[in-house]
Amino acid sequence: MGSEFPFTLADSSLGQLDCLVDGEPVVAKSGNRFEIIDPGSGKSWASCPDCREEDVDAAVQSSHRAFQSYSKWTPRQRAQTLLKWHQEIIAARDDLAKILVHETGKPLAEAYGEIDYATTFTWWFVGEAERVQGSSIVSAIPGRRAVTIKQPVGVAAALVPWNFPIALTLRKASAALAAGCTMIVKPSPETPITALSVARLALKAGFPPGALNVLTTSLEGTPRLAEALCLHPLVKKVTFTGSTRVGKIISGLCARNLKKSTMELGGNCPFIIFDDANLDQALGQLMGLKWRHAGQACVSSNRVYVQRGVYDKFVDLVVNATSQLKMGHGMADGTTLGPVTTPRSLDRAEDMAKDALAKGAKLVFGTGKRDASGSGGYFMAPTVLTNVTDDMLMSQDEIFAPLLGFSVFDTEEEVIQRANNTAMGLTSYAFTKNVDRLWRLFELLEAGMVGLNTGNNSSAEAPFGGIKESGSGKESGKDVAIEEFMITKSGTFTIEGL
Ligand SMILES: O=CCCC(=O)O
Repeated sequence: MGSEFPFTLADSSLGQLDCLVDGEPVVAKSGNRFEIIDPGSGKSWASCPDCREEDVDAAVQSSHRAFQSYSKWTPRQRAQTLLKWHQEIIAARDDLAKILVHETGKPLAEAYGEIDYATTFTWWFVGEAERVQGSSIVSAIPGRRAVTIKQPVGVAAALVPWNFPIALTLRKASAALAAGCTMIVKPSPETPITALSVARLALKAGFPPGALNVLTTSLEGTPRLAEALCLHPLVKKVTFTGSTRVGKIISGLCARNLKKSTMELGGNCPFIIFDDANLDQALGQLMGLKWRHAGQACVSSNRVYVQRGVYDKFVDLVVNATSQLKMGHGMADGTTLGPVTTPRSLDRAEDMAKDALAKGAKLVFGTGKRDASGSGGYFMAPTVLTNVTDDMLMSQDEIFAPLLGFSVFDTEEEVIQRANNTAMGLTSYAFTKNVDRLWRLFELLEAGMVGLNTGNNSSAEAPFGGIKESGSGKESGKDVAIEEFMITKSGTFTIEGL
């Protein structure tokens, strides 16, 4: 470990910071480690093994061995063990929340919120494990019948991002384990400890050694480790959440061997408010969505379009509510806006604000610049811009920072065209009390998910995933998510006497 843990853990086993392979703590073959930085202070507080491609084979072989027995467990055994895991995670909620704050920077209340969201996935896949079904088919050919069965695909690799590290580890791993797959998780370099913690709890819950392995690596090691996992012949499925740029690389690596993959990629999500919307409702939803984790969610509202009749009023409401946010370290009392997780996000946000201001946007709150108070943390005060146009960088790319811009629109037709005018298609949001318009928007907005009078449409029970360059495949939801980890096999029988 680098420096001392800055907090005490009720379960000291969660302070074991080596990789987890075959149920054992494992270090990198090189012996190297990398530092974990608290984004709220900019200081290192722990370290993890800096694995490279030479560390991959042992982890995959372990997961492959585990798969031989685990895939034969009955669905009920899997469901019961998932339930035990779910309970272990809930019991460790306080420890996990503190780790999350120190890895991601998010405020403590949001960390608890993420854990509660995360355990909706363990809970959901307890149920899904026993609901996998094939089908029977009467053939067009006399005396012939066909059936389909679903089988776990094999060892899966999960490449998990740093913005919701517990929720997204659990969304991927619960589906894989429910399906009968084993999994190797490669967490982001910023957030390895949450993944290690939940994997240790999986072992405690009764999953066999190797069912859930974790390999950690630094930012420099990430491309090589990810590539080795994607290309290993015994890895049969890759699930990735991250940027569209990296998703295209991962998808290309999987395509080389025609490997199954799920891609949850970037968004550029429009948030549309019509004149007839309930503005208090829209305000509450926008505040929750935009400032959650300092704007660092793929589903965050990236472009906010407000109809001309309520534009000034709505901007005022948002500026007033934003002025009540309290920026600070995630563990400090009353903090409602934490730092961003990486200094790269600050560079990007500053570039976007500068570009927007140069092209005519107006600064109505904040500075558009990183915090200069010298705290050492990666802070940027919430910034609100008006007069934002579609040619600005912040309208074209994912912002991933506490920077919010407003654009005005006049007609439904215009806003649908502008909302869809992007390569991305993750989620869109629209607020109106006109029920016909609501349905039209649902059908016409090009996105894998649409929030109608809500800014929160992520849930375990609904399929999560984008279209266009926002990805392919679904995580969560009935049938579709577990099927991402299964193959469908058909058997055809000739039956004499029929
Ligand atoms: O940032 C990506 C995932 C966030 C969510 O599950 O709502």
